[in-house]
Parts: sequence; C-alpha cells; structure tokens
Amino acid sequence: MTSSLRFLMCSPDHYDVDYVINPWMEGNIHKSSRDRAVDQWRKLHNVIKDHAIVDLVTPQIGVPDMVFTANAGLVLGDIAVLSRFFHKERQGEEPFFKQWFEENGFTVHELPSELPFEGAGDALFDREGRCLWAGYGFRSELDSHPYLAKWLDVEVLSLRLMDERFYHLDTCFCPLQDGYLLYYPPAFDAYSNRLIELRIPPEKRLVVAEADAANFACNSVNIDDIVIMNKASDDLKKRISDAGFRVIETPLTEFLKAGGAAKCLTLRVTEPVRVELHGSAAIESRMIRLDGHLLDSGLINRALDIVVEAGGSFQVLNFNLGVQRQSTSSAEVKVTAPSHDVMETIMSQLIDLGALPPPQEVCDCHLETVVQDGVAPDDFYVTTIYPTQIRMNNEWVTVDKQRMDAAIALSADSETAECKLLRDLKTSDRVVVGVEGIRTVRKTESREQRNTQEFSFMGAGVSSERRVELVVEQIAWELRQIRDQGGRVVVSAGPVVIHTGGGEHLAHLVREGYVQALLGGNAIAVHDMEQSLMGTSLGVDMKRGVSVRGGHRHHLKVINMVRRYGSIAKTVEAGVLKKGILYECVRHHIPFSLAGSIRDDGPLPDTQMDLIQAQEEYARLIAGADMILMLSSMLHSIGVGNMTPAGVKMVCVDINPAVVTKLSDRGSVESVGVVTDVGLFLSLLVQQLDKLTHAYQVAQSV
Ligand SMILES: NC(=O)c1ccc[n+]([C@@H]2O[C@H](COP(=O)([O-])OP(=O)(O)OC[C@H]3O[C@@H](n4cnc5c(N)ncnc54)[C@H](O)[C@@H]3O)[C@@H](O)[C@H]2O)c1
Ligand SMILES: NC(=[NH2+])NCCC[C@H](N)C(=O)O
Repeated sequence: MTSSLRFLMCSPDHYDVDYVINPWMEGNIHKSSRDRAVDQWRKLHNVIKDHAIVDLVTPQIGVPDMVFTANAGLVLGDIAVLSRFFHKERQGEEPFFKQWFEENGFTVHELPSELPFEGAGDALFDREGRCLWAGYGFRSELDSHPYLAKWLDVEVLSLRLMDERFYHLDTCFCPLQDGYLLYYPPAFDAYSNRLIELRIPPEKRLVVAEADAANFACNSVNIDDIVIMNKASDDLKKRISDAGFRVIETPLTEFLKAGGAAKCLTLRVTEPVRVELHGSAAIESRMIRLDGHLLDSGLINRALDIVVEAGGSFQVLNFNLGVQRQSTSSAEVKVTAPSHDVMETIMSQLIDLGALPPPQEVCDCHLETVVQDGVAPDDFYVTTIYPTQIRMNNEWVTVDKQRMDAAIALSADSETAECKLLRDLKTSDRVVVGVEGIRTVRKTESREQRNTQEFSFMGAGVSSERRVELVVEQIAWELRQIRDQGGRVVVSAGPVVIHTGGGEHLAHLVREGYVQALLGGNAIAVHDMEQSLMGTSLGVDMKRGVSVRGGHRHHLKVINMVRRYGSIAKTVEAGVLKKGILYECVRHHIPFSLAGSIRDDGPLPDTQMDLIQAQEEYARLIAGADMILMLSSMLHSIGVGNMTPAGVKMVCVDINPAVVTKLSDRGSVESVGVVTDVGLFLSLLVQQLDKLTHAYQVAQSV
C-alpha cells in the first residue's frame, strides 16, 4: 500500500438511476441492480484499499449519484473547491460533501452561485502536479477556471468537451504517472487537441479507440504504476503495459448505466502541492455591449452562439429589455475564452454583429506597418461588408471603400482609412491589427424586417409558384423605383440565362433602362451572341429545344467572328450583331465586364483574362449600385458578393437552394434569395414591369 495516498468513496447504499442527466442514463432508469452495484463497488473498494487509504462519506437518501465522489469537489493540499452542480438533480449533494471537507480539515472555497463546476470529474492534475487540466462545455463553466488558478495557485489548461457521451473530463482524459496520458481525442475540439499535443509528447500519448472509450477505459484510477479500470481491449492493455503500467480490470457495468466508472467513484484527497509552481490561466475575459432589437431579430442568440461555438463562454450581466414593440434593448455580456487566439476569433465575429466594448473600455485601434508589398501583418483585421469605423486619437473614423475580405489600411501620410485587398498593400501602409478600436455600424433589424426577409428568402425549398410571383412583384417595384430615381442596378449573369430562354428578357431590361452595368464571363456573351446570330445556344436550337447538326461549332464561329471585328462593340457597329443582351448594352452605352476563366473558349476580345484587372473592373462597376441582380452564376455571383458592401440590395436567383443560401446568407437584411428557373424568373419580371409601366401610363393619360 502507498500509505500516504488517500481516496474518498461513498458506498452505493442509495445508488440507482433515478433521472436522466447524461446519455448513458437514457433508457436505464431503475434498470441497475443494487446488489450487483454493491458487489462491483466493493471489489473496486478492495482494489483501491490494497494500494491506498480509503475514506468514506456517508451516503444519503435522495441523492443517488453521491456515489460518484469525483464530483464532490477538487482538492489540492488542504484546499477543497466545492462543486456547484450544473443539474439540480445533483445539487442536493453539495452540503454533504461540504460537511465532509470541513470535518476533515480542508479549507473550502465556494464558487459564485450559478457558476457550475463539477470538481475532479472535470479537473485533473497532471500526475506530477505541474498543471491542472480543466474541462468545460457540458457541466463546468469556463469562467470557473480562473477561480481554480487563483485558489489553488496552479496553471490551468482549459479543454473543451464536444461529445456529450464524454460530458466530464474524466470520462475521456486520464493523466498517468511519468507524464503519460490516456485519452480519447474526438471528445475534444481542435484547439484543445492542439493544446494537449503541445504539452504531451507523442510517445506519452496513449490514444484510446472509441470502443474502449465507450467502456470507460479513460475513467481509470492511476496509483503509481497501476491503472484500475472497468475494462480494456487487449490492444489497449498491451499499449498501457508497454508504457510500464499494470492494468487491473474490475467490472463496473452497473455504474456505467449512470455514466460513471472507476475514476468517477473515487476522489483523490491527497494531491501533492508543488510550491515552486504558481497559478496562471490563459483564459481571457472581455465585456461587450449589444444594442438593437436583440430578441426580435435574434441578435442576442447569434452573439451567444458565436461565443459558444468558438469555444468560449459568456455571462449576461445586464439586459435592458425594450418593452414596446418598437423600442430597442441593450445587453452587457462578459465573454470568456480559453486563450487570446480564441478571444480574437470570437471578438472579430462579434464586431461583425455590431458589438461594442463598454464606453470605459473603448480605446484606439492598433496599427502595424506593412513591411512587404502585398503582405499584411499576421494579426490583421479582416473586413466584412458592413460599414466599419476605427478609433484613432479618441475619435471614430469611417473606413472608405467598404468590402469584405480586405485589410483596413492607412497610407503612410494620411489619416484616412480604407479597405485594401492584400495585393494592394504597400510597404509603409499602416494596417489595423487585433480587434481593439473597431466597430461595425449595423442597421437595427426589427421583427418586421426579419419577417420580410424570411418571406422573400426561399432557400427553405418551399418556392411555390405563387411565392415566386410575390417576390418578383416586389423586385419589379423596386427596379422601377430605382430607374425612376436615376439609381444603379447591376446584373451579374451566367450562361444559363441564355439556355433557359431568359436572354430576350434580360435584353428587354437593358433596353428599357433597368440595367446600368452587366457583369459576366466569356460564356454568357458567347451564348447570347450565338443565339442572336444563329438561333442556338451551345448548338441547341432555342426555339425547338433540339441540337442542331454541327451546332457544337456555333459558339466557336461566333467567337471567331467577333475576334475578326475586334470587339463586341465593333461587331454591333458593323451591323452584324443586331439583337440580344450584349447588343442592347452596346447600343445603350451600358458598360459590361467579362471576367475570364480557365475554361474559356476563344476568348472573346472583350474578355478580361487578367483576373486582377477583371476584379478591378467589376469593383468599379459595382460602386454606387442600389441593387445587384445575381442571375444563375455561382462563380460570378460569389465574386460580386465579396466586393459588395452592406446596404446594396442583392437578389440572387438560382435553381439550387444551396447556392441561394450561400449567397443570401450574409447576415444582411438586404439579401433576397429566389430559388427558381432563371428563364422563368426573367419572364415574370418583365411581365410584371410591363404591368407596372402600363398602369403608370394609363394613370398619366387619365
Ligand atoms: N464557352 C466558354 O468560353 C465558357 C466559359 C466558361 C463557362 N462556360 C460554360 O458556362 C457554364 C457555367 O457557368 P458559370 O461559370 O456561371 O457556372 P456556375 O456553376 O458558377 O453557375 C451556374 C449556376 O446556374 C445554376 N442553374 C442551373 N440551371 C439553372 C436554371 N435553370 N435556373 C437558374 N439557375 C440555374 C446552377 O445551380 C449554378 O449555380 C458551363 O456550362 C460552362 O461550360 C463556357
Ligand atoms: N466524474 C464523473 N464522470 N462522474 C460521473 C457522474 C455520473 C452522474 N450520473 C452524472 O451524470 O453526473
């Protein structure tokens, strides 16, 4: 027996599965046998008694899980941090464990109420006592970890649990003597796995397969060179013994029904203190403020989801609910992240939602100078479509040329900031880094706006004919308004427009002044002209819908013809091209840009094969747009979406709901998705516009 070692156990006199608080308990209510449980517990007790002293806490009626003493609290030296159970079903255990700790000479620390932490079930010392691995995600809050670091004066490494079967850290992670670790990596998020790999060298990591993990092989008690567990496969046993340990199996099947095994049934109460080491936790906390229709628009949910999904945690400290339908709410939220990196990831997403630091914490943004043309500093802030401001010399300055996926740059001699693509950065530009002193200005999105968005957005696969018609009516109305007010509508279109018979309708829109710029690729122009000149689109007769003999050569002949004339405009001037979309563009001086791609035939002389140049032409034509109609080209629509700032209404039409979702789901109220055939859409749009114009003319003549 290793005489100095002590464990706390609780006999299973009142043990049963009475409720369900973890997936193992499902279907097991009152299905465990008390006799068998008592027998299995005694065997475990005996094994442990052979190697250490076992103290017992008196079992209590009404708290059947008290048998799992690992959850009593966390002990180091003579300090015990008492558990605050997440589930009310186990909260009744707290006073009994507290009493035991006090009666046994421990100084008991209690966490603030509503800050769950489930003791040694979620916190395991490295066997050399150098650090504390602490789990969070299901039962314990990340915010409890700084308290552990402070009270126990130990380095805390936070690990996020992802698989609800492994809801406590000790169900999937077991530090062993000599720096070994028995663990099940899929139970953790990527960041936590990286942290484990940074700290534990590969030869010391004993990775457990799912079948062993499901038998609670990681829920082992390690005393010197023995590892006591419910059960392990031969392969695992071999690997553990190759590492110099002896495995003792003792069946604990009755306790598995409640989601626990050997380690859960014990609490090590003699953890050695390493006086030379001191407390720290990489955990960071920050306050943020959110204002707006937080509940109606779902903003608060989105913000809190961002925090949790990225591996952080939150506390809503203040919530002022706007009581009237039109009044806004505000919230102050404390965000906690396991590391600086995770905090920056969370903060940059919260900034996108319009989050602000509280007034007392607002500071200037951080700038770093570019040292290589076209390369930003590592930590540069990546822009979004939303109007952004940065704080300089205690004032908020609006960033120009807003677009997504850029850096915010100030040239060496100016105090004006603009969005710059990486390739445009120049040595000596100063670039905003980190997340301090940056805010985005978001429109307050009300319940009504959200409903409209949901109504018009048809990504849910329920695009009945009538719903398409309703959306088209709305778009037609806006198109007419924009035209009448001298606004700008930009159309990006793919060749499907022509294949589906939409060419004549789009040409009509150009002719009638509804389009102020056209963006596309080589293909739409080639197919449009092929249809105008030969009546086919990629060799298919557009009237009869059948392939024309030798038709596959048509598009090359068209390309060749335009090449002979030198450009599309010259082909129109020569009187050769007499109708179609490109014809109308040339005739009505509507600028167009054709961005080339690797698969382009020809290409047409107008196709811009220098992609950087093409992106610049697109950006120039998009500037000042009121609406962008994205018609059935994923490629060009995504390109356009990336360079468009918020505030520009985008209408995306595609037959594939996934494409519509991708393009419309930019968190912007201005996006409308229509899942339908683009030819049908254009035909309905033209009909609706004619109806509107006709009504207008009738009204004027009365
Ligand atoms: N001849 C050339 O030089 C040349 C060059 C490039 C591309 N192309 C041709 O262009 C086509 C691809 O164009 P892209 O780059 O824009 O492709 P893309 O895949 O990016 O986009 C096409 C989109 O059209 C959608 N779509 C398909 N049928 C539809 C319908 N009936 N109504 C509405 N949406 C519909 C698809 O879901 C898809 O999202 C291919 O046929 C390709 O061969 C030809
Ligand atoms: N340290 C542990 N993993 N303990 C297991 C606790 C089991 C208990 N039924 C619960 O869900 O809380």
